[in-house]
Order: sequence, then structure tokens, then C-alpha cells
Amino acid sequence: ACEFKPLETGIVCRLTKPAALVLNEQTAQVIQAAFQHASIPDINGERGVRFLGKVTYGLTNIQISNLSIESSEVELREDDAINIVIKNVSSSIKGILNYGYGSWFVHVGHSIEFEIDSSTDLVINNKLACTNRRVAADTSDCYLTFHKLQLHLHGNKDPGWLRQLFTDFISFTLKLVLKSQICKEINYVANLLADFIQYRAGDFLTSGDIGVNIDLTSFPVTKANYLETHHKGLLVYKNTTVHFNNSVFSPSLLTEDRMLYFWFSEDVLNSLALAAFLDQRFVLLLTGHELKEILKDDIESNQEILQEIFHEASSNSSLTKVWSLTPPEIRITPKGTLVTSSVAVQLSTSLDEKPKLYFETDVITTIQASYANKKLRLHLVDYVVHIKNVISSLQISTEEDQKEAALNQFLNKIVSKFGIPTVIERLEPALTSLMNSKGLYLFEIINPEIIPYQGYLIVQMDFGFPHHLLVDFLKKSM
Ligand SMILES: CCc1cc(Oc2ccnc(N(Cc3cccc(OC(F)(F)C(F)F)c3)C[C@@H](O)C(F)(F)F)n2)ccc1Cl
Repeated sequence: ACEFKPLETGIVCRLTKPAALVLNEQTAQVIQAAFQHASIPDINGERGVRFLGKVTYGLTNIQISNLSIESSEVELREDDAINIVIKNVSSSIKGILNYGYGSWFVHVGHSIEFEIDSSTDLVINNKLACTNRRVAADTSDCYLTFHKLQLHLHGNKDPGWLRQLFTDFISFTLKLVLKSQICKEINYVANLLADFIQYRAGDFLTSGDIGVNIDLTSFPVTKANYLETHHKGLLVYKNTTVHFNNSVFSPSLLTEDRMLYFWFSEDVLNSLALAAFLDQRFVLLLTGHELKEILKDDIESNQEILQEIFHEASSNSSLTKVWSLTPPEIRITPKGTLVTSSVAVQLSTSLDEKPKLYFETDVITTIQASYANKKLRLHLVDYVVHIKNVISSLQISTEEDQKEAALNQFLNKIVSKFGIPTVIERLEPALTSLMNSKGLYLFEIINPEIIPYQGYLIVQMDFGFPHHLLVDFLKKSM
């Protein structure tokens, strides 16, 4: 089950009433799939009928077709369930009606095709439950109210007594069977969707050996205006779960006017940065040409040093390597995400030789993120650069004692004006394509906001649910 430990929650998701209304537009698809997928078992029985003695009957090959749904409403009930009322589900039920009667010495048997025009209302009280720390849908509270079950028998053999038998008795059994099968299907589809969201969520938060454990840390919350799930958000790296204790979530941190909210504790982002570092993802290799491209606009810093670097960069085996020396530390503040990192830069003309230039730099950058036109954008709000441990064999004519200061100043300028922007310019498309590879582009995300607070980040958005998304999913998985 899900024992509740407040400190363990790293991610909270909230789906508000407006989102439920948008998702409700897909209810008809879901019900359609449930009815279509339902397999109605044969119904057999026997009954004493006046003058005819014992009559045995059986409905076989029962198929539901031409489903249409008039409307569906959804209502979230505080600490209870998602109440879904579906009006006027009309369908035609076809099959073969076999019946036989007579006594021990003579037995008459017939089979006749039947078609039933049915119309029913459906009420489903979907309780979000928790099974093995995963969201489960409990739709056991499900019932059908038939307001039409019109029998049509094909062919001229339409014995009145049979119609009477159907009306009085068979239809009762048929309603029971339809209800149990349809509600069973609805439960199946609801859990299929819950599993699907969780699978895609887990996949969304996975890249190679880096993943995030999104097990539930409490029962899903159902309030009048929103649904909410609390997740561990623990880093999983090479199948090892990395524990940390998160900043504490409280419901008041999220509002209810947007459709979808995600609350991320800074520990979640910090641990992802750690994993990316361990996975050696913070390594940037630049060819001589790329380095020249980056520095070509520099007109104000020390031109002599710049020329010297250009000269080194021109040799076609020139290689500049930039890598993190320590895991970047992520702190989230209202001004933006503070990234503190210590980076090494090495410029060499070939891998074996002593580097022409090596230096380390401690960088603190304040970054704000936004998402527009299906692209993640990172905005540099502030930065502090400190150069250290410079080793250089560049031929620079400056006087010996000025040389170090000049080089330091030059490097500080280069890292600030060109180094940090280059890293950001490469990080943006890398993160965007990572999210797109997970299917993010499939969703129509409307006006997403990424808002930093002290110790946590809130991502809030509206969304349009692409019609085909669910249809394709149901076709594929049912
Ligand atoms: C990828 C988003 C995400 C999902 C997580 O896990 C789950 C598991 C089960 N349910 C949810 N819900 C939130 C959610 C996830 C993905 C899409 C989504 O929106 C939507 F699919 F609904 C809509 F876009 F179509 C909602 C749902 C859960 O919060 C709720 F609402 F059921 F309580 N999240 C955990 C973390 C993160 Cl970042």
C-alpha cells in the first residue's frame, strides 16, 4: 500500500477541475472502447411457460455495435471519487436467440436472429487508489440504468409468448450481464490509462542510466477542485536509488486556476545534476574551428592573447575540452535556479602533448527557464566567474609580471561573455530534444510557466488533449 512519509515527497502533480473537464471530452472514446471490447457471454436459461411446458432458451454470439453517447459530466467529490455521469449510451445488441420447448417425447427447437435497441445511462464513481505505490483506478462503484431495451426478432416467426418471456425474464438477465461486463471493461480501461500515464511519466523522467522513482508516497488526493498525487522523485542511477530528504510540500503551494501543476523539490533537480555529472554528460569538446566561431566576435579583450589562441586553434588537430570537476550544485531561489559549478578548460593542439592552455573556473549562474514554441529556453539572469589554476605555454609578449594578470582578466572575460552562453546554447536543444524524444511534443501545452521558489520549482500549464492521442492508444492497447 502507501504509508505516508511527508519528507519523502520530491514531486507533486495536481490535475485541476478544468483539466478534468478537458479530459472528460475523451470520456466518450473511453466508453466506446469499453463497450466495443466487452465480450458478452452466452445467456442460457429455462422457464416454465403455460401450455408449452418447459422452455429452454439461449442468447449466443452477442455483439454490441453502433454505439453513440449523448453527453458526459465529471464532478470531483472531496475525499471520495471522480463522479462521471454518462447520459444516453445507445447501442444495438445483436445475436442469435435459440429456444426450444416440448415434453420428453417431442422437442421443438428454433433459432432466430435478434437485435435489441438499447439505451442506458452510466454512472461511474472512480476512486483513485494506490496499489504497490502506483495510482490505481477503483471503478467498482459503477452502474447502468437502462431506459430502453427494445427487442426485434428477425423473420416472421415471432411468437408472442417468446417476446413476453424476453420482456419479463431474459431482459433482466441481459441487463445484469451487460452491467457486469461493461463495468468490468471500464475498470480495465481506467487502469490501463493509469498505468499508461505512470509508464510514460517514468519514461519521461528517464534518460539512459538516469531515472527518477515516481512511486507514490501517499494515497492520491481527490478534492472538489483537483486531483493530486505525491511522488518520491528519488534519483535512480544505474538501478541504484539515491536517497535524500526533500523540502516539504504543502497543498497551499499550488493554486487551482491552471490545469496541470508539477511541484519539484530542488533536491530532485540537484540529484539529476549529480547523476548527469556521474554519467559524464557535462563534457564539451570543441574543434579549433568551433572555438574560433565562438570567439570571433570578441573585440574588446586582449587581442594579443586572442590572436595566440586563434593561432593554436587554427592547427587542425586543435581540441578544446570543457568539463565539470564537481557535480553542479542546484539551489532554487525566487530569482532563478542557482547553478554552482567548477569547470576545467583545456586547449591542446593534440591529445598527447602538454596543453597550450589549462585553467579552472568556479562559476555561479542564476538561470530562469521558460518553454515556448515547443522549445525549452534557459535565460542567464546573473553570473559570477572566478578563474584559477591557470597553466599556459602560450607565447605572450606581455611583461612577465603582467602576464598572469592579463591572462586571468582575459579568461574571465571569455568565460563570462562566451563560455557560459555557449554551454547554455547547447544545453537548451539537448534538453528540448530529450523531452521531445519522450513524446512531449504530442501534447498541446498552453502557456506553460516555470516558476522558481525557495527550495522548489513549480511548472504549471494548461493543455489541449489531442483527440488522436487517446484513440490511437485505445486502438493499440485494446
Ligand atoms: C511526467 C509528469 C509526471 C508524472 C508523474 O507521475 C504520475 C503518475 C500518475 N499520475 C500522474 N498524474 C500527473 C500527470 C502526469 C502526466 C500527464 C498528466 O496529464 C494528463 F495526462 F492527465 C493530461 F495531460 F492528459 C498528468 C495524474 C495524477 O496527478 C492524478 F491527476 F491522477 F492525480 N502523474 C510523476 C512526476 C511527473 Cl514530472
